[in-house]
Formats: sequence, C-alpha cells, structure tokens
Amino acid sequence: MTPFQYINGELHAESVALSSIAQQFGSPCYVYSRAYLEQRFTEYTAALAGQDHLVCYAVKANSNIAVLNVLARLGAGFDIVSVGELERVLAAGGKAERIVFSGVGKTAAEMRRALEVGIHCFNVESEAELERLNQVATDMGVSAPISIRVNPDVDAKTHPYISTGLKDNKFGIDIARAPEVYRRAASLSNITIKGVDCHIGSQLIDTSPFLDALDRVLSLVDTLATMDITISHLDLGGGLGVRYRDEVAPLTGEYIAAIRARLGERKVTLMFEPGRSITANAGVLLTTVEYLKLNEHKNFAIIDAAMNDMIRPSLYEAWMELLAVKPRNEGVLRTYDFVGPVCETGDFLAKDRELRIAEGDLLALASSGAYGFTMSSNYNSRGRAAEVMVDGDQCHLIRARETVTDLMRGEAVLP
Ligand SMILES: Cc1ncc(COP(=O)(O)O)c(C=O)c1O
Ligand SMILES: N[C@@H](CCCC[NH3+])C(=O)O
Repeated sequence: MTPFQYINGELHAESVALSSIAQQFGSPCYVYSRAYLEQRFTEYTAALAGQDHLVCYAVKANSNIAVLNVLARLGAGFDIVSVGELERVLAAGGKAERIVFSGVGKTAAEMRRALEVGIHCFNVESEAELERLNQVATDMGVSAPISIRVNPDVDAKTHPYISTGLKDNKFGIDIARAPEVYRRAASLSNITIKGVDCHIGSQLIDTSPFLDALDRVLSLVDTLATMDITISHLDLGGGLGVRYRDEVAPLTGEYIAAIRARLGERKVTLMFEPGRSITANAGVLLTTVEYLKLNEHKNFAIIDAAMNDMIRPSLYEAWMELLAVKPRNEGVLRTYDFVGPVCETGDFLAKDRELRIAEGDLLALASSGAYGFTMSSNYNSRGRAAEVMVDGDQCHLIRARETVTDLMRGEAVLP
C-alpha cells in the first residue's frame, strides 16, 4: 500500500489532494502519512509476535516530534545518536527505558543526560568510549547499561557512503576483538552488560549480508557464554531497503522470520533500529516549477526545492521518483533536469526526466520521508520547508516553514 495515489487525475495523500496542501501550507513542503507510518512500524512488531522484542525507530531518518509521537503511541523504542534526538524523543512522549544510544562520538555531557533519564542502553562503539562511560557513570554513582556495537566485516552491498559494517568503516569494534572488550566491560565497576549490537549499512535490498552478520554475532554470543558473560538482547540495527525506483524491496515479515529461524534455542530479546523502511515511503516533498529554461542541449526545470531541502540526489546520486501532481494531457513532452535555486552545480533533485510541465506546476518527489527534512540545511539562507502530516481526511501542520527571522536568530555583530 502507498498512501500517495492518483484520484481523478490528481495525486493525493490518502484522501487529501496534494494541491490543496500546497495551497494551504506553501511550497516546498514535506507531507507524511500517519497511516503508512503506523503500517510500516506494525509490520515489525507483528512479525516479532511471540518473541521478546523492542523495535527502536532510528530517529535520524525523520525526527519530527509528530512522527516520533505516532510511533511512541504504538510502543516504539528509539535509536538516537545525540542529546538533541534524546530530547526530541522525550518531548514526543517516548519512554527513556526504550531508548538505545548509538554513535561514535558521544560526549560526556550526552552520557550524563542519558544516564540521568535512564535509557535502555548505550551502543558502545570504541574501547575509549567504554572507559569514558564507566568514568561518567562512576562520577554519578550509577551503572551504565551497554551493548558493544561490533563490526562484523561483511559487505552490505550498498552505496559506500552508507555502508557501515566493513573493517574500513569508522563504526563499531572489530568483532574479532569483541571478546576482549566484553571481558574488560565485565571488569569495570559501573558498567552493566546487556547485549550485542550490529548495524552493517542502510538501504540493503539483498538481506543475505544481514544473515551473514547475524551468524557472526551469534557465534560471538556463544563465545561470550563460555566466558560467563550473558547477553540479554541482540540488536540487529536497521538498514532494510525500500523501493525508490524499481528495486524489489525485502519484505519486513520475511526478513524477521529468517532471523528468528537462526536464533535456535538462544533466549534473547531481539531488537531492531529501522529508520528508512518506516518513513521513506510515508513522505513526499512537494515542489513547484518556477521557470523552464530550454537550452540547445539541455532543458532545465528550475524548481523551488533545492539540495538544502533534500540532499540525497546530490550526495549519493540517489534516484528519486518525481511525479506531476496533476499530470497534463497536453503540452510538449520534454526531458528535463530538475534543479534548485542554490548556487551549486550539484544542486539537482532529478535528472533526465520526461514530463509535460509548465511554470507553476506542482510536483512531488516520492520516497522523501526518510533522510529528507532531517538532512536539510539553511544553505544560501534558505528557510527549511514546512512539514505536514495527513491523518485520514485531516491534515496538520507539524512544523512551520522557517522564516528569515528564524534564520537570523542568535546572530550578533561585534560591538
Ligand atoms: C546505528 C544505526 N542504526 C540504525 C540506522 C537506520 O538505518 P536505516 O534507516 O537504513 O534503517 C542507522 C543508519 O544507517 C544507523 O547508523
Ligand atoms: N542518509 C542516508 C542514510 C544514512 C544512514 C545513516 N547511518 C540516506 O539518505 O540514504
């Protein structure tokens, strides 16, 4: 099911016409579907029925408080990578004891705040971090719950910028060294070992690397058992791919079933950190054609959204589908590059797309619900787009467009 469908020749989000959203909230504008977010999250929990589990949505994919709140109401846990994400989750009604804290660069202040609110665990990414965490916890007179993020050295076969489980990547601790690090963790006064964590990359279309990684992690768990180190949870990270173009995306249920089948007799809580698979196809980015520039060799459609709004095409050469909200039956069919107003040659959202368009036409960049708004910036002093959530036939502004005043807040000139 996709929440974005043509009804009477016009693209809708559920039963709401996208043109009416653009009229009300302006363009560019992100639009998300509540029903789709709920459906994708529930696919995880349904596939985990009968198995102890905790699904920690990866906040970095889309951190709008309304999105987090929709998931928190379904009992979601959250995977965070900064104190900023921590405060967002708490503000959205997420439970501290369902939060895992990932990331290679946690500061002492971030550790303190996470210990103060009582998160589920820290996913420790280096030996130095383990020592610092023990020190912070000692100073506070508490014990810090941890899992070690291991790097299993498997090739996720995804874009090199979003592959994280290879020896060359900065993430996690080499799985071969992990027993030593667990031994050290067990000896530290203010550390409590909870689990093993592993996240090998993002946008995986083939799930076999996940299973290879799992086999290595399970063998580590068995080794740890012989060292009298008991693991109560196994966190397999996020990374499940989605359809942007013609990929055959893995089914959540089948992926989880394959993992459960490999667990054997081991009694552990299974944890996941999905981001993209929950939010990507829950959202579109609405944008309007400002100008058509027809050159001898190339046609450009200059649109009002830019790389500062959605950086995936510029950064990863990601292909994202661009749809006309009200496709025209008449007019010239041309091939265009869809570029934004930012002063960078790399500022494009789509290249070589054939469409029948005119100035003022509304377009929708599909699959924009993940790593869209969260990666946006104010480059060229552009205010970030509004965000809207459709809930059945209702539509709510969940973040106002940034104004120029918002952009200048806190800046000061020298006396
Ligand atoms: C540690 C960690 N967990 C979870 C995720 C979420 O990944 P995805 O959005 O691919 O599900 C990421 C991002 O790749 C990550 O780095
Ligand atoms: N931002 C990336 C995914 C990064 C995953 C974060 N570890 C993307 O848009 O595909």
